[in-house]
Amino acid sequence: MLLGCIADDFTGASDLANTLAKGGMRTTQFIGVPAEPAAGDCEAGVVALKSRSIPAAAAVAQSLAALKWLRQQGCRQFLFKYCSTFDSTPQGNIGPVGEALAEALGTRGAVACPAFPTTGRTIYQGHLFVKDRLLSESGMEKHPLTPMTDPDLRRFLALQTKTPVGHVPWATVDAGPDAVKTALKEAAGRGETLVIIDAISDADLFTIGAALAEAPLVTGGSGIALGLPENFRKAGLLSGKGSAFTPVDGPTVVLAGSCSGATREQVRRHAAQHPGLALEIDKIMSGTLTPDQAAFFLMERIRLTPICYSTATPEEVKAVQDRYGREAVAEAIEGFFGELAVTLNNRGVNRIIVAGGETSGAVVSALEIDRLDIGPEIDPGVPALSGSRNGPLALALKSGNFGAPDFFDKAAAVLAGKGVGGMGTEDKSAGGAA
Ligand SMILES: Nc1ncnc2c1ncn2[C@@H]1O[C@H](COP(=O)(O)OP(=O)(O)O)[C@@H](O)[C@H]1O
Ligand SMILES: O=C(O)[C@@H](O)C(=O)COP(=O)(O)O
Repeated sequence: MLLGCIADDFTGASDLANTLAKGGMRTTQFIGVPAEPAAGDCEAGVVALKSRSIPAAAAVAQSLAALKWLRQQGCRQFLFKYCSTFDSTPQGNIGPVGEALAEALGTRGAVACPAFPTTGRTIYQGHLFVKDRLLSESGMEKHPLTPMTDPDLRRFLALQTKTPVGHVPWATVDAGPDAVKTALKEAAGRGETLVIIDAISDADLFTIGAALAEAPLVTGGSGIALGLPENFRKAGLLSGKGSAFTPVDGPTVVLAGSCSGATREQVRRHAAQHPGLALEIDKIMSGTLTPDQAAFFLMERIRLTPICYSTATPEEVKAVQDRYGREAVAEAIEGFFGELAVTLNNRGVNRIIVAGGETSGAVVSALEIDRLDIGPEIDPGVPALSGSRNGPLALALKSGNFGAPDFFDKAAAVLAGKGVGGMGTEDKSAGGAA
């Protein structure tokens, strides 16, 4: 393994794995820190943690355990992946985890770059934008778990770190890889462990990637990985093998626990054309709606690609959080989706599309899948994934704000090996109608 990645949530992990696979690295997503060594032909390993919204000390401990395993696999570079909207709180976890990894690797001057221009996330003058809005006016200020109210990444990250936060402005990035390298070296000399770096286009990210060929630690969104495969290719280290993704045909369900803007529209659209079960949170909290009852509803309609969703407006989310507490609601809903996914898979559902990072974490953890192969991209940042539980299983783990309005139908097709094509996967599909 060449590149060892630690992702703070499961959709983020597949977003990053997607970038690396598209860049030509044979990539595997691991669910949690594996107990076994990776396959010998794995070139990039992405360890998916569910550490974005847990206490900082726990996030640090899990990330260091992942680092230890990745080092044992022989990795020569490490990447800490967090959200392109920098999802975190003043207490962490991006700063504490970034600093702990840097300390373990004995390095400073590591880039901190959540930019993902394809999905509208750009950084300029240290400020994060989502399309034409500052982060704090993008809707992310109303996120159920990590409301983002400060778009100045330098200021916000500094709340989370022990050491000073650096900044490399866009003019330096525009001057090329050597200028970036020098700026990062100077930042390290000033004792800055993490350095926000401006990036407004993929070209900027390729420039930064080229500057990072020798960097022990890279931190950021999936965009920061754009230029990394090329460094390994230039060094003659890539095998050129495609992904080991296996398409799966069969019953399909959509589980949506994200309340983000893009998901709300995707849910509205899918539920208008397919059977839908809208979860009443009060009933989940009181135990009067069980995953088994939901599974019964969905199995009755399974040929029609039904959707089960807790997706709600910010006002509805706030009302239930005020009634029961933010953590209690999140835990109950995530637990519900996890149990539901297990029940459905036990009854033969082998294509599961999940919306929401925390929700995906809950579902994949409950399914107890240990690794996933990376397939074709469904929409930017979301690949098809294949693994195994009760036989072959295909998954799509969609970040709340990613994907076109028809994402769920598109995902069902790609998981079956239809529709979007083309990144040299080993196609072992048995075929057949959905
Ligand atoms: N109706 C709801 N009310 C309150 N919280 C909710 C509701 N639906 C989902 N949630 C919780 O909100 C969080 C959404 O986070 P996540 O799944 O990561 O989505 P996203 O990818 O949009 O951030 C989860 O913890 C989920 O359980
Ligand atoms: O970087 C991103 O935007 C995604 O990869 C990601 O991490 C999304 O997180 P969720 O919105 O919580 O799914």
